[in-house]
Amino acid sequence: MKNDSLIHWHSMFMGVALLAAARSKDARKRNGACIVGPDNKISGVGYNGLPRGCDDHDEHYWQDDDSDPLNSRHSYIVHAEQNAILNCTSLPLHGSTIYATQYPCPRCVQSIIQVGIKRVVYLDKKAHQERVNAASEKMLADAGVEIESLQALQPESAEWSAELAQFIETSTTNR
Ligand SMILES: Nc1ccn([C@H]2C[C@H](O)[C@@H](COP(=O)(O)O)O2)c(=O)n1
Ligand SMILES: [Zn+2]
Repeated sequence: MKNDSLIHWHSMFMGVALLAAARSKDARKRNGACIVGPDNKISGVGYNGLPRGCDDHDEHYWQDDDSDPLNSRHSYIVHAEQNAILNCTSLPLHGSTIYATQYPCPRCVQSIIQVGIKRVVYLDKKAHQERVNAASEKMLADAGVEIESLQALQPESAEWSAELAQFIETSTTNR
């Protein structure tokens, strides 16, 4: 007998992004991203973290002094979207979609555009980063890359993803 109670593709891919995020060591925010080809095949997954070889236990990397690049976490962390692109196992990425747990920053948007990704689906958008988000939005629009919230695209998937995020958050201690 056939089982019709399955999740939507959007739920699956945002779910993969959320699972990847659970590997992040950033105590402030764990983000994940999943790149999918037009044939619904996953090409790459990533989460925010330090570059290979940089010790996660070195507190120097996690400092919050944005007035000094040497002492700012922002100089060191590779974003989830960037890692997903760098981790891709199948190329090219032209025409792909990236599922991201957070609205992509301008730096990631540059990479998204340059590798030919044509669509971004995101889960959360930080309202207080209005100007940064606007910069991302301008580049995406000019480059013809579609961006949409999972909530607008598929409300059931957004609800399911929020529940999954909550479940992951409460159940991720060295499992
Ligand atoms: N689209 C994004 C935005 C941020 N991140 C990472 C960078 C940090 O590790 C963390 C929190 O970011 P912040 O609010 O300090 O800029 O999330 C990412 O991976 N993707
Ligand atoms: Zn970014």
